[in-house]
Amino acid sequence: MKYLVTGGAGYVGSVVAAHLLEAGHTVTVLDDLDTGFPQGVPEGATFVSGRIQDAARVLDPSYDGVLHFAAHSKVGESVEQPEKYWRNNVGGTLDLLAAMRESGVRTLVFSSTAAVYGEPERTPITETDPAAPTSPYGASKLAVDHMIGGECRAHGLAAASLRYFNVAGAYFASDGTAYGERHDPESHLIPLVLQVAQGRRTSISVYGDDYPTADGTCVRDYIHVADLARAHLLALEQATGGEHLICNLGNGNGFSVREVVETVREVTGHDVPETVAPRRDGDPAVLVASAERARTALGWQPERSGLAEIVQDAWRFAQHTAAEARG
Ligand SMILES: O=c1ccn([C@@H]2O[C@H](COP(=O)(O)OP(=O)(O)O[C@H]3O[C@H](CO)[C@@H](O)[C@H](O)[C@H]3O)[C@@H](O)[C@H]2O)c(=O)[nH]1
Repeated sequence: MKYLVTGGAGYVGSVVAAHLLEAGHTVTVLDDLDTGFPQGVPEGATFVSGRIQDAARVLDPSYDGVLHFAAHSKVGESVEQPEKYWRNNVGGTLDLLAAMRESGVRTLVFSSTAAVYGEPERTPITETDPAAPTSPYGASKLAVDHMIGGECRAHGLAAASLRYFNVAGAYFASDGTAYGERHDPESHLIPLVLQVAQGRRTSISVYGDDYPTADGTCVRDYIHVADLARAHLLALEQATGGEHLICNLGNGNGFSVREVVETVREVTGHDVPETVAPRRDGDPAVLVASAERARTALGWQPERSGLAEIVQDAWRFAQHTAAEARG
């Protein structure tokens, strides 16, 4: 099969593109390499430099589907520059849907997010729980989920919106390429804690220890990027014309910030000093997915659901990139 992967040079997009290639598919990556830290286009993919709006010049009836990752994804930035999020994430996807309609490409898997739920009323979160995003980023992703639903009903699109919880870990492809998480500047918990273990930072700031959780720190559902990637291939297989599958992707297990820091100490054997800092605006206390629908609708089972396994792979990647930087 032949697929277009928008944002296929980013963290999640590149891992999914690598999985598609390993499964024998033909892949075109469309990416503007504007994320600050592109991960690289997997070997074997055709690369087209461009924005989502350029999908119209790439798509033709030879494509079997689109996997859509290209988006702005910084919660804080979206609060300061909401128009950027509406224009790119929502406007860009509107153009992509039009390009798909015009070229007769009728299957789509979209990268949605747990951020659509906002501050959840209960956990684990199911797909039928109220969606009340607390940032323009989450709102833009929810708007796209709605747009896709309309496209399925009106024009018979076969689609899945996969709502990711906290994606983490790294993927080491059979050709030896390492794919992992790095942003510049880095703001995600696991890469930051690993930088402390590497001696690149002096300590990790724990954003709040007075949340109503067992140890007072925020609880998140960390999902291994390779498990997440496999769910995309299953979603492509399950996609049915006229139907829009909305599916959470998490393990259904929550780990606190302190548990993450402790796991990094255990996995790396390094000291990780921590300091308590004020709460970060907009952080819900607990975000844990119900993984039930992913199991039943996709037949998905995580293979690396333990926090230690996720941190081990992220650590291997951090050491790999440090070695690369040293040359
Ligand atoms: O230096 C740090 C960085 C993070 N945290 C905490 O660690 C947890 C995880 O934070 P982070 O890695 O930034 O992820 P989230 O803010 O949970 O957001 C991720 O997961 C969301 C879905 O759950 C997605 O929508 C977002 O795009 C994605 O960044 C949160 O409780 C943070 O408060 C710290 O205590 N110190």
